[in-house]
Amino acid sequence: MYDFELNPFYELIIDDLVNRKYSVVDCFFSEEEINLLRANLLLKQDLHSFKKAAIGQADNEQIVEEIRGDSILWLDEKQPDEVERMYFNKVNHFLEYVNRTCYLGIQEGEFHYACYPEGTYYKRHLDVFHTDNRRTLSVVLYLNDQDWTPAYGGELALYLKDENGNEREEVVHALPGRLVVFDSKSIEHEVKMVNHTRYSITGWLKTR
Ligand SMILES: O=C(O)CCC(=O)C(=O)O
Ligand SMILES: [Fe+2]
Repeated sequence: MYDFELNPFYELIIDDLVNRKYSVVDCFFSEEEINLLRANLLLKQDLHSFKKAAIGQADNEQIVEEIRGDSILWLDEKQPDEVERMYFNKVNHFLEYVNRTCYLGIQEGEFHYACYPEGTYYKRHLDVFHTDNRRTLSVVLYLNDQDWTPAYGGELALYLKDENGNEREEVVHALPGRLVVFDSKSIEHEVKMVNHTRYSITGWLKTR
C-alpha cells in the first residue's frame, strides 16, 4: 500500500521510461524558471569558468573536439546559488518519487551546464563508462532562447530498437524548457551539428 500521493505528471514520465526507456516533457520547469536558469548559465559563462568538455573519465580524460565540442561547468550541489537550488529541489523531488516507486536505488546526481557553440556536436555515444556504470538516468534540460527554431540544429538523436530489433532514430529538438530523461545504460545518442549556440544542463542520476 502506498503511503504517499501519486503524482500524475511524474507517473507519465515513469510510464515512458518503463515502456520505451526515454521520456520528453516540456513543462517540468516553468518558462520563468527556464529564463532564470539561462540567465544564471550566461552569468557563469561570463566569468569564463566553462571548460572544454572531455571524454573518458578521471585519469583517462581527453579533449577531442572531433567527438564533442561543448564547454561545460559542473554544478556544485553542496553550494548551489538560489536558482540552482530551485533546479536541485525539483530534480530531487522527482528522484525521491522515482526511488519510492521504481526502486532504482539512485543515491546521487552529477550535473553540468553545457554550451555548444555554432559548428559543434557530440558524436554518438553511451553515457556510462567501461569502468563505471553507476549512471542510471540521463537528464537533459534545454535552456535555449525562447525563439529557438529547428533550423538551429543541435537535435538530440536517440538510437532506439523497435520490436523487430531494427534501429530507429528519434529526433528531439532542443526547445527551451524541454526535459529529456533516458536510460543511461542502454540508449546511444548524439547531438547533431549546432547552427546556433545551444545551452543546457545535463545531469546523471546514479547508484552508488
Ligand atoms: O545535450 C544533449 O542533448 C545531450 C548531451 C549528452 O549526450 C551528454 O552530455 O552526454
Ligand atoms: Fe550523452
